[in-house]
Amino acid sequence: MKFYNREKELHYLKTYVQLEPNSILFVYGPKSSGKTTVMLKVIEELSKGNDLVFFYYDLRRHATPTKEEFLKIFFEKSDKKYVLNRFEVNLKIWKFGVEEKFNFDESSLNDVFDKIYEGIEAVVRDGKKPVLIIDELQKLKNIYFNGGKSLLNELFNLFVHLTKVRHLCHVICLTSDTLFIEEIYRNSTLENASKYYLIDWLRKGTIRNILKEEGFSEKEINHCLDYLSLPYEIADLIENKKLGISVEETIKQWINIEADKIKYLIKSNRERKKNLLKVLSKFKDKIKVDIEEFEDEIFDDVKFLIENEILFYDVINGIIKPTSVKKWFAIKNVFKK
Ligand SMILES: Nc1ncnc2c1ncn2[C@@H]1O[C@H](COP(=O)(O)OP(=O)(O)OP(=O)(O)O)[C@@H](O)[C@H]1O
Repeated sequence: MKFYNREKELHYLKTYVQLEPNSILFVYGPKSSGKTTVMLKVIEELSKGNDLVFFYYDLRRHATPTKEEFLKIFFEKSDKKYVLNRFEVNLKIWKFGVEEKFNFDESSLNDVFDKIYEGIEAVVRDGKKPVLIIDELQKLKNIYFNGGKSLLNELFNLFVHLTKVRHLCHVICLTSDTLFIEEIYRNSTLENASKYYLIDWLRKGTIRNILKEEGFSEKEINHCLDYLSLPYEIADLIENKKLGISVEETIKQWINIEADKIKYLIKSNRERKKNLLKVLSKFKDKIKVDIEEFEDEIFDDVKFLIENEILFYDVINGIIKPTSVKKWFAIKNVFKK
């Protein structure tokens, strides 16, 4: 698969993981903006050096993991403290090792965290730098250990200790759930212990260059620039072009599909209809709306549209916008007579 330019983001993340760990990094952004793809590219490019050991846990594939599943995802039975889990041409991903006799069923959260520590300390002893990455961390939200301890809350304590206190290991958490980022932002454990990095829509200049490279005409490019924002849209356009569907047709289809989805969501939530339309109407003439512009009585409806991936909340910058530019046109379409 082709990787489209994300130079600025790659540079930031590649530099970040090579600096001394001081805080937890939360990478967030609109749905499908390419957070995972960029992160995997970072791992791929830096795996070559053999100096960094990446523990990358992908929770995207799991619905909402149970405690048992979490343990299976994070650990592997081995006589080593850390083991190679995935090895592709340039991609090396590691897992924490636990001895054969380690009993997950009877283990407390402390036992489990000890194993994470042992793995990380073993990497450091080997003269390497561990980097712990969790993709869609919010999926661990409902896991509780003995004594009713919330795994996620305890993990945050562990992460603060690993980064800010002991500078042992980088911790990077990816999420497209911005309501979760909002909770984190207000979590006192993480105050002064976390950083945020936005992987946003592609910039217009980048889109122009990619389309040019892909052989699109100047007329096609100019048309696309008004509507494109996400990397996968480019792949879709290219494929459709090969299938004989023009750029204009594809974009028109996209907007119709998105508009139908929004209309359906409104229809199936009749009791919210008035408020949903009130929220969406703020986007009739502008693409970004300041959070302050939403009255308290419609804030639950704003949240509802965020949960349904129509809107994206950039909590750090205090703005709300559609999850993509095509979604913005779809919203405007809903109001067309
Ligand atoms: N730089 C890129 N070059 C080419 N394709 C990309 C790029 N970034 C993302 N994509 C494609 O876009 C789609 C979504 O990307 P990805 O899963 O990385 O996004 P995400 O932000 O992690 O998604 P989610 O919001 O679901 O967590 C994938 O099909 C991926 O292959």
